[in-house]
Amino acid sequence: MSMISLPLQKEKVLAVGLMSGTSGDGVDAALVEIEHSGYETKVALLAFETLEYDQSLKQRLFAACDVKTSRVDEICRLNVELAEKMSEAVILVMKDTTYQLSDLDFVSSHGQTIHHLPKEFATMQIGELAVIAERTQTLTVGDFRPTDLAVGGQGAPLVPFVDDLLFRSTMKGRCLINIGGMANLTVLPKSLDRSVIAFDTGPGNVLIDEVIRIGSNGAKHFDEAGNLASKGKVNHEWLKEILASDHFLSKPFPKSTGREYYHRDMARELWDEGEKRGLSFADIVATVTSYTVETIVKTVEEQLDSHVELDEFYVGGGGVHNLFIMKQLSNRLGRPVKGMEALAFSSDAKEAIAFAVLGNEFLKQQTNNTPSATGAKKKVSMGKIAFPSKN
Ligand SMILES: Nc1ncnc2c1ncn2[C@@H]1O[C@H](COP(=O)(O)OP(=O)(O)OP(=O)(O)O)[C@@H](O)[C@H]1O
Ligand SMILES: CC(=O)N[C@H]1[C@@H]2OC[C@@H](O2)[C@@H](O)[C@@H]1O[C@H](C)C(=O)O
Repeated sequence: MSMISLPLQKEKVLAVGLMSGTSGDGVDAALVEIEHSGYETKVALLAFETLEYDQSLKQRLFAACDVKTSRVDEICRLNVELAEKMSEAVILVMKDTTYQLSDLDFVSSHGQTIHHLPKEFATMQIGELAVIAERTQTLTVGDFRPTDLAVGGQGAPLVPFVDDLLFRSTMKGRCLINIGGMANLTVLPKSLDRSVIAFDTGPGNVLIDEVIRIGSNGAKHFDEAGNLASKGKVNHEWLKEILASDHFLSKPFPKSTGREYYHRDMARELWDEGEKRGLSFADIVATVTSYTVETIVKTVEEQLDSHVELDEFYVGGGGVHNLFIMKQLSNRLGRPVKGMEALAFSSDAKEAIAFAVLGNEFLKQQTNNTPSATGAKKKVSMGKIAFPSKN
């Protein structure tokens, strides 16, 4: 076995970042070149691919996340099966490039969140690192969250660390919003003396996707471009009630959430209530989509506007493709709302790139959590490592 010296001494590295998010739709793989570290970091995206999970894997995954249906043997199996998928995603993203697996310095994987209990300082991401290292014959890092939880943090969100390195501006107060399964935001104040603020705002696409599945009898899994929501009419009275009953919304930050709170049963209850009120499929989708929008807007207005100047908003994650969300956010916030592309960055690849950057910091033995975002008592270097056999 050839020895890998740590900390990683190379100034410029080639890496694959893997993200498998809470929407449970598949694995995103970003092939990147990263130069330097810390505030000097420069990242170039060379290729990006998503490897979709098939329907049966998605169903097994959702079952494993739900306390009512989860089984330890399935979690054990999925830990390896998902790692095989993650390894395939690495091979896929390299495929049409001029690079070989042997050119890679490392793979950095978020893992698939199975359960997240920040109050109990516990979280579980699966996708066995040893399997990825072996299949790709590449040094593999991952499982970042437990280190932050071990020092009293929520173990989430982690991407704000990278947002701060790459997108801070001294001219404008920026708010970066990620709308994936859940939605979270990062506030980058223009004054460098002020800390980054970041936390989860609530549901992203998770409830919308589930309502679409129910309404289409499983034929559709998301509202393409927000088309159905755009055809519907928001029921404002019901929306007000939904928002009033959401206790996560009024919780002070730092805070994080997941499928444990915004789960399938909640979507089912929303669907049943919508039907009881005589609403059409489109009206239910419009109202549930506005729930996501309003949780973000209320959070900005009630928890942020009074103490930090926010001039512009940038959206990343799958929600950027939902035009209903983008239009409503822009109308309601009254400030420019753009996709990450406006910052010359890929909205879709953002999180996968971020995990490559977190891996780079870890391998250079730098700290890579954001205590002001996670609530951790101190800065730590998050990550774990698996070596390939190289035979
Ligand atoms: N063309 C589209 N139109 C509308 N919505 C879309 C489109 N493409 C993706 N989405 C939405 O984005 C979701 C996936 O987003 P993303 O990949 O950012 O989530 P994730 O990374 O799994 O979640 P998280 O960031 O919470 O971990 C899909 O489930 C879907 O709801
Ligand atoms: C425990 C977990 O997987 N949390 C995710 C989830 O998806 C969005 C939001 O909730 C965020 O807190 C986090 O992911 C991103 C990548 C983060 O840590 O920044």
